[in-house]
Amino acid sequence: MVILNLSFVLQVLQGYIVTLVAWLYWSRYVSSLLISWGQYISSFIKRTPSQKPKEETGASLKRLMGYMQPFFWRFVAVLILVFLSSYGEMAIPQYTGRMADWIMNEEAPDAFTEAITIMTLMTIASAVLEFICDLTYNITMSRIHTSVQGVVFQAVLKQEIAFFDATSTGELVSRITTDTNSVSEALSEELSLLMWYTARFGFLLFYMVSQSWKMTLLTCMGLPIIWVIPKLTGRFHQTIAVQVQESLAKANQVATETFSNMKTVRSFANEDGETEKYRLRLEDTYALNKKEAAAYAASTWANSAVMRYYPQVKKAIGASEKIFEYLDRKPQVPPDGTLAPENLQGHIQFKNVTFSYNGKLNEENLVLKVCTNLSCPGQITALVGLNRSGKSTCVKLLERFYQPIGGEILLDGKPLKSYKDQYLHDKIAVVSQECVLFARSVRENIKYGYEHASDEEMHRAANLASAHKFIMELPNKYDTDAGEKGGQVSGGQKQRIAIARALIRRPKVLILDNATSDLDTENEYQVHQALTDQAKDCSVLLISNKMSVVEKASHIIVIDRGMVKEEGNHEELMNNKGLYAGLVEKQNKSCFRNEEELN
Ligand SMILES: Nc1ncnc2c1ncn2[C@@H]1O[C@H](COP(=O)(O)OP(=O)(O)OP(=O)(O)O)[C@@H](O)[C@H]1O
Repeated sequence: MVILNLSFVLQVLQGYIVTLVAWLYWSRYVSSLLISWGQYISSFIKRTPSQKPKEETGASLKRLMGYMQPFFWRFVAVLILVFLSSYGEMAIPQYTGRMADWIMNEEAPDAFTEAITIMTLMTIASAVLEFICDLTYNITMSRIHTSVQGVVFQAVLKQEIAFFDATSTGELVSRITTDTNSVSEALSEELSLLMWYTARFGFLLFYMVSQSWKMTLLTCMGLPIIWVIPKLTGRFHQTIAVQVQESLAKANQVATETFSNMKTVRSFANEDGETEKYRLRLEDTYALNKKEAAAYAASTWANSAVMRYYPQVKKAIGASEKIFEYLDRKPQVPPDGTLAPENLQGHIQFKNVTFSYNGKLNEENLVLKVCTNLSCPGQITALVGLNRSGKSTCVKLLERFYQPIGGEILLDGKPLKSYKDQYLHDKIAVVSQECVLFARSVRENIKYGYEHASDEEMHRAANLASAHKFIMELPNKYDTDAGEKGGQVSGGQKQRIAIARALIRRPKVLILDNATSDLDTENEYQVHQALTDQAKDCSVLLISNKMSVVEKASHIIVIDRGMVKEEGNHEELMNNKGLYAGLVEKQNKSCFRNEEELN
């Protein structure tokens, strides 16, 4: 009798414990889920249009959603799977209840087996559906991520050259990599949360109310308190995320700049200096990260793990605003022209062209004030002058990197801006002193932007540039890797490859801006000989600091502080005894001195 009574008491006690644990679990889970869902939905509904940051968040989110439209049907399939899986998940507590019934009431042994079987089947089915759903969802999201990244990259490439002058490479790389990653994650999580929370909330509420509306009410009572903290931390995260992105971009800038100028860093033995600079930038990021970590810890502490996504999503949407800055930025370039004549002579005229880099035309800021014929078909025209006199600026205007502020540049008598951009860059080829090669094969470098060219055309261009011979001696000939920034070949070889890259497109205007400065006398002579032959078919504009190179030009323009001071051929200018004669004399003297020193 005593044993029977003891067994009965134990069973009742067990029943109470199971019920209590189930209630605690149920209540914690339900409240966190309810809060998450409530917050998520309210973040959509409660947006006050007068508050700018919220408006921006909404707009960013709306635009992000735009990238998902092409995948509409895939999302429908995912949604169905989410509903089925949530149904299975939310039904489990009901069967946990049936197990408790069995413990309380041993007369119904079938209830236990039935509950366990259904629970097992539902758990497996729910897990399988969740797996398929996550797989489909993540693949789709990766696709969207790639397309967002591509769009941002394209938007950046379309910007005018002045934008690249003002924006650091590190910042650009950061936007395209780190920021797009954050945005894609935000996009992914926002939608995932919306689907899962809505589905789970729906089924959960249904089960809860069907069990007991009073318990439902009790469970919901704790909501307002824990509602506030993640909301505040979420807002803080959003602000700090922007600062973190900016600080990371600055650190990236130091790294990119250091690696791309490694030789300069080494030759000044400034590795420690750069390391310190990078460390200081990282310190700034670290300080911001600490604040971010505090906000994260507060939100995690305030609620269960389900809640942690909310501030993160807010943070990532903050990052997306930076990306949209680029996407929305209208490039300051005039609309593309329409002219693409079959026959181009290559006659370039600067008609009262004025230009300054900052848009101001006062004497202090003015860089160019030029009125002259810059190139004539079948001729080599040389542009000479002291450093900073504006020679390279003329070239940049010809390439349409910048727009003249006043006057007009004419190509074959028609405004330069009326030509198609692609056409113009095909017809005007520029080789500059700092010619950049890509970390690709020599073949790819020569055919850069002109991939359809045949190997014969490539060989012809390389021969003209005196490059074919040395390329054939490279380990893999034309397939040899030129290395990062052309680091696997010498300066002179790099210039010859760059000249071949310009010549392959048979340009009508060939501009050589100190392009042979790294060549030895023998190679320079060969290249110039080839260019003189080439000049029969096009106009060549030669910028060089070597007077021995310049003197062979049919026409020489002397430029000083942005203005044309003298024009003519070598003899005429020497007879003038002006600026040009002075430059030649200075160079002769320094050559003579060098020879004497050598002797
Ligand atoms: N991107 C730029 N932004 C602002 N100012 C610039 C920029 N590029 C050149 N300048 C300025 O414009 C002026 C003319 O420079 P430019 O490079 O055209 O001279 P250059 O005659 O080619 O000189 P060098 O012989 O040294 O190459 C200089 O004062 C230079 O500092």
